[in-house]
Amino acid sequence: MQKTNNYKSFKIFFKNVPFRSYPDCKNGKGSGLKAKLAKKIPIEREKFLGIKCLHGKKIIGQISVNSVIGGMRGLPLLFCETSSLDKNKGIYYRGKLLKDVCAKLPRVQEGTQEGTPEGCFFLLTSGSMPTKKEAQEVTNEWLKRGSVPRYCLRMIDSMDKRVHPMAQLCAASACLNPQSQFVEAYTKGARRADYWKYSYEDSMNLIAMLPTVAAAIYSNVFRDGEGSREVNYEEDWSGNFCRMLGLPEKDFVDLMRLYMILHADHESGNVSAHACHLVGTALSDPFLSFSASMCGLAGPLHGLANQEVLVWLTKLRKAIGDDPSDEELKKFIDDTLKGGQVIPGYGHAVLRDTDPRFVLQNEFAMKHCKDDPGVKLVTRLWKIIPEVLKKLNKVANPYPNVDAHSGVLLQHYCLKELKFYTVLFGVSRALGVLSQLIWSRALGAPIERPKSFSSIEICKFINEADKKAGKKNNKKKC
Ligand SMILES: CC(=O)SCCNC(=O)CCNC(=O)[C@H](O)C(C)(C)COP(=O)(O)OP(=O)(O)OC[C@H]1O[C@@H](n2cnc3c(N)ncnc32)[C@H](O)[C@@H]1OP(=O)(O)O
Ligand SMILES: O=C([O-])CC(=O)C(=O)O
Repeated sequence: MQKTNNYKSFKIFFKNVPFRSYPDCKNGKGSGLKAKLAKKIPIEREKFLGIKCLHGKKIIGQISVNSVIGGMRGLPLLFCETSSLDKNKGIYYRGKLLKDVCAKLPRVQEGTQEGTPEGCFFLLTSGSMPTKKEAQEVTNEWLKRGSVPRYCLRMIDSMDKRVHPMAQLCAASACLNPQSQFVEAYTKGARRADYWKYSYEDSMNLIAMLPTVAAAIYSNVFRDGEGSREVNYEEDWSGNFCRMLGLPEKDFVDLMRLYMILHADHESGNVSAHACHLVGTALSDPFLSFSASMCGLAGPLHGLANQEVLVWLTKLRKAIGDDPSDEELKKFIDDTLKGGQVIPGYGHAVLRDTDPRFVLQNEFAMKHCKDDPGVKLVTRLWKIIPEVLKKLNKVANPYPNVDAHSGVLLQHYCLKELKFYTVLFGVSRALGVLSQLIWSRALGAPIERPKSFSSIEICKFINEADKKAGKKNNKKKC
């Protein structure tokens, strides 16, 4: 009874102060993704507030000393509407296994064998599988919003070629911040209830611009500035991107569609998603939040691993050739480990089996280029590397992750520049982290600010806990 009253007063508080339903979106009138969200968000917000108010004090996990000093591994700490990771089965987008998402997304362009990233964004954001028309509507929206302001292109053009493409992507997305409708609305005193609408507009604009931004970085660093920056309204988002990269071949565009779907989202605890969310909770705009996300993706233990895999494979092929024996491969792997390095593309903080994103890429490879020497090698290593890693008796997951496969496919279709690979990952990751960001604003996620402890404070805590447990004269005092 008490709880119900609290809930009522909570609702009244939010009704009167920051959250209200907005007349323009009531009943979700209109068409398209935004209208769908406008209908869904008030319902989800109500549910969310109900959970918070009625069940907010229930315990769902425990924090150990290892949690504090060990990267918060496995702690059930974060909220994520768009996707959920099962350690054995891999990622589910909105409750659907990735394999099924790939199979069911509508094929929009004529002759394509893959769904579109546009459809994937619709699914992640709205929670429902789009119809062909709904996926096409997202494509049309992104085409309309795709031209990049000149000052941003000028900034990209002025970059020294030695600046890593990922650093350029971080800079370019941050410099788009004057475009932010979120900033404008916030400055004018927009209601909290409406924040999501501006986050949505900024996210749609940013995603629409990313292929041109990424292609401009590519053409400057690797093609002496050659290449188009014009959006073609006949093509979809991936078709435009591939054409701007100078790689318009049909199968490559299909690979890109698949790649963009596979790399989009991996719940909210991974570095790129968490960075985006964290920065977004300070109400930094989506351009800045995405830039922070890309700074995280650029690390070798996260997204840069796809570049590292190719560096490692290139060294391997140079040392022992394209068709080495199993023994030669094992020795090369051992030597890498003895050199104190990790095997890039293997292991995962959560997954405990082969990453389904690896498997889906391998299925594409088997269909389109099974005789490619790089593909053959990666497929063989899938069996051999886990055997070696298991013998170390410390690697929690000896199996390949998504990054172990992408590079050889890109090489097959002549996208040879390794330093660009993580930018592709970043363009795709925008779909996931920005749909998460829209929902964070929709549900009024508060500023993130966990408590931290010094080692002295941790020891004090341990000693007090030991004392309480009755450990007298404990010689192993912390
Ligand atoms: C998109 C993505 O971000 S997917 C991940 C991409 N990153 C990579 O592929 C880089 C290679 N892999 C790794 O470095 C790790 O497996 C990570 C960062 C992905 C996960 O890290 P953790 O959760 O800490 O892994 P785990 O608990 O298995 O680590 C235990 C030990 O095994 C080692 N280990 C883990 N993976 C590997 C590997 N691929 N090769 C060699 N050793 C490894 C760790 O370095 C650690 O050793 P230590 O105790 O001497 O420090
Ligand atoms: O989930 C993780 O920690 C890393 C990962 O695979 C991703 O972000 O795609």
